[in-house]
Amino acid sequence: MPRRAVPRIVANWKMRGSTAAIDALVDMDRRAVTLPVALAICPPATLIAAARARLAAIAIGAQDVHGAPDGPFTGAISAGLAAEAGATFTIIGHVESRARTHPTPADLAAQIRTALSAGLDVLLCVGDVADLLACLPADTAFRRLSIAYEPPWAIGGADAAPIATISAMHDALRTALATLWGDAADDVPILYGGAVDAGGAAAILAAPQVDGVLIGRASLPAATFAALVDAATVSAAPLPLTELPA
Ligand SMILES: O=C(COP(=O)(O)O)[C@@H](O)CO
Repeated sequence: MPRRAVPRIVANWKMRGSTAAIDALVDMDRRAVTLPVALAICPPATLIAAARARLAAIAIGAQDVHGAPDGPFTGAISAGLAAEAGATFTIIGHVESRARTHPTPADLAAQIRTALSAGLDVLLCVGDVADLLACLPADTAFRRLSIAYEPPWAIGGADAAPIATISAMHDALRTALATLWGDAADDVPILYGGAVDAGGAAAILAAPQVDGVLIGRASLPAATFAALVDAATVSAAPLPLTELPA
């Protein structure tokens, strides 16, 4: 399948960040419209509204949402609450969230459906093909779904997975999606996440079948993120310059 025109760079801040960290992205937000990549951040839930208020071109996502639309779930946030705060998408199934909440595949499927129903796009994190197939239905090709291949052994580690491993796994995930959903699988972006940094982002994004990257540590502070975005966009085709927003 052809490479997507605009690779996605998604920053997962995890339990880090501040309003100051959002303010530090304002320059990047102004540049974002000229970049040949799509930028997004997933700050902690308490910062979603502030991010939405300060940033225009950078998309804002939640890090996780509950599988129920509402209810007695102290400490959790619903997809509707995340959307109301300004998120347009949510991560689901990140390995660090799974370690806290131990979702079953059925729980993850419920999270996906509830998020989509609330109007959020979904970025589903999986560690392998079996993980992917366990929580997607065969009868419904979800629109507004992206996948992130996140090998648990690479998250928080020194090195990203080897490019050959990333390519092979992205191929396998694409094939599994095509077996499930036919041609509709072509519309599902597949990102890579795990120890992506400025030194490795361009090579990962250049690999076949890689439609973007999901970044943890290297997404903060803003200067580190900017270095990564610059490195990632060096080999991408430049877009025509447009006037920067005031
Ligand atoms: O969890 C992720 C990896 O974190 P790193 O700090 O980049 O290893 C990442 O995929 C974002 O979710």
